[in-house]
Order: sequence, then structure tokens, then C-alpha cells
Amino acid sequence: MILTEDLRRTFRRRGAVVEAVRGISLRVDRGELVAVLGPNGAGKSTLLRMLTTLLAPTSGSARVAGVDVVTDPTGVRRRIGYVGQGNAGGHNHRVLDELVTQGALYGQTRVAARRRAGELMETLDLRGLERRTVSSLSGGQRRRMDVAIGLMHHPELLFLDEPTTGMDPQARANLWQHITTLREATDTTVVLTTHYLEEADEMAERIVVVDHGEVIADAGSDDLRARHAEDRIVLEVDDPGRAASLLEEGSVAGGRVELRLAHGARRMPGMLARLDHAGITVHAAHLHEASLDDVFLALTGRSLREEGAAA
Ligand SMILES: Nc1ncnc2c1ncn2[C@@H]1O[C@H](COP(=O)(O)OP(=O)(O)OP(=O)(O)O)[C@@H](O)[C@H]1O
Repeated sequence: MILTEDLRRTFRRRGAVVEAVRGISLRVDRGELVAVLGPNGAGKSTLLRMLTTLLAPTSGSARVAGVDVVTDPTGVRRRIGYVGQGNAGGHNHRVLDELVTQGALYGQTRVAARRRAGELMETLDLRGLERRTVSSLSGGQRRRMDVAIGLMHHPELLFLDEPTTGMDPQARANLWQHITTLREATDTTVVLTTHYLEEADEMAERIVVVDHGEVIADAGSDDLRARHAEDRIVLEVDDPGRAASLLEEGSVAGGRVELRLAHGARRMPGMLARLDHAGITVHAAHLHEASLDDVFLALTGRSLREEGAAA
């Protein structure tokens, strides 16, 4: 669905050259949900803007939905939906009119556009808001309307640039619920950027970490954790020394055994069974799973959480 090869984009700023995207080769298959994560200024928006034909690459190539972004940008736009960071839609327009106008822009008849708008209002829980003005919607409703606008022309691929920024947790969960339903129904490919690590962790099948204009990691969140960070298991047992030597790993501190390892959740039951078998009583077992932020810290030396909070 997306194939880029050595994609680059440089900007000139006050005589200096800024390499915003430095040779990204990326493949996204049909039906995938991919989250692009990275600190501020990493190059995420520049990458997305090239893939959505809003910005021309300096060099390299990108095919999106089977179409080259440089030679046929109109063809790309016809096949993709893009929900940018700003809100779409005019403030004083009515919700249904906004959607129908968007459909008309893509050549739909009014009848077809109204039918499509009705479907999307149903899927995205916007029913009953048809005649409301855009400015009267809540933040969450507004963002769902933005997504509906991006989907009016049945795109095969949807780009979402920080779709949930500024939403409260309930509205975020609600929007995700709708995107999940939509994917189940239509197999739409989704590429998004987000500052919310938990969101990427829960929703994305694949996480592409971008830093300094390059892809520095590309895998599912469990794989990223196993490869780049460690889980921590703390066991409160009646004989920590014997427990540590039986498990052949871990250190004893404060009457507890502490272990740092990959796949902690999977390995903990086996450890508990071995201790039980050896007659060692376990009073409590704590699993602290590595977070995506730990992965991020290991990869970049910076915490995305702090960057996100500062953004
Ligand atoms: N039009 C431009 N002119 C000059 N420099 C630019 C331009 N657009 C982006 N840049 C620079 O390119 C780099 C990458 O910016 P980009 O906006 O792609 O990062 P980002 O990862 O999307 O950041 P954020 O999370 O803050 O949105 C930054 O150093 C930025 O200052």
C-alpha cells in the first residue's frame, strides 16, 4: 500500500540545510495499522506530507496506493484520506453540508454523497448532529467529523496526523473504537502519528520510530520491548538467596529477588512453578513491564513522554 525508497527531504533555513527526512525506506501492507512515533522535529510530519503529496520529496521515491507521489499526485489524493492536525470544515457550516460538499469535491452526486455521509455518521456516532453547525460540536465530535470528511470518498488508505491530540481519555477511546469498527468493516489501511505512547502501544500492529529524519526501529510493540528494553520481576520469597540461585538469574536486594529480562509476562508463570516445586514460598510476585517509553529512551536517549508533554 505504501512503498518508499530512500525518501529524502531537505529544507533551506537561513542559509543552512535542514535534512528533515534522511533516506526513509518503508513498506506498509494493505490493512495494516501503523503508528509513526518520534520526538518533536523528528521528521514525522514531513514524511506524512510527502506521502500525502502536500510536499515534494527532494530525492528518492514513494508509491502510495500503487501510484507515484511525484508523477501522479492527483491519483494518490483520489485514493487516500488525510486528517491533518488542524480541523477541517467551516465553523458556521452544518455538519451534513460539510460532508456532502466534500463528497462533491471528489465527484460524487448529491444523492451518493448524502448516502455516504449517512453511513459515516452512523459508524462514527454522529447521528442526530446533521443540522448542527461545526462550531457547536464538542472536541471529540469535531475530530470524528474530521475523520468522516477524510473518509467520504472511500479511500483505501487513511492518514491521521495526531488524531487524538487534545482529547480527553474518554473521547480518545471513543474515536479509537470507531476507527477499529471501520477497519473491521472495510479493511482500510491506517497510518497515524501520535504523541501518546499508550495509544500506539494498544492500537498499532506496527510502530515505526523516527528520529533525526531516519527510521531507527520498525516492529510490533512487544518485539520492540523485547529487543530494546527489559521487564522487571520482583519476587517476595521466604529464601531469596536460594530462589535466585535456583532461577540462575536475578539479584537479591532487601529480602527480594529482582530479575531484569525480556518477555517477563510469559516467563513469570514458569519461574513461579519452579520455585513452588523447590518448596520456596512466594509471598508476592510483581511484574513491571517495560513501556514503549523505555524503548524510546533506549533508542534515542530521550523520553518521548517528556517531549510529548512539552509539545
Ligand atoms: N518548511 C520548513 N522549512 C524549514 N524547516 C522545516 C520545514 N518543515 C519542517 N522543517 C524542519 O524539519 C525538521 C522535521 O520537522 P517535522 O515537522 O517533520 O517534525 P515532526 O517529527 O513532525 O515534529 P512534531 O512532532 O513537532 O510535529 C525540523 O527540524 C523542522 O524544523
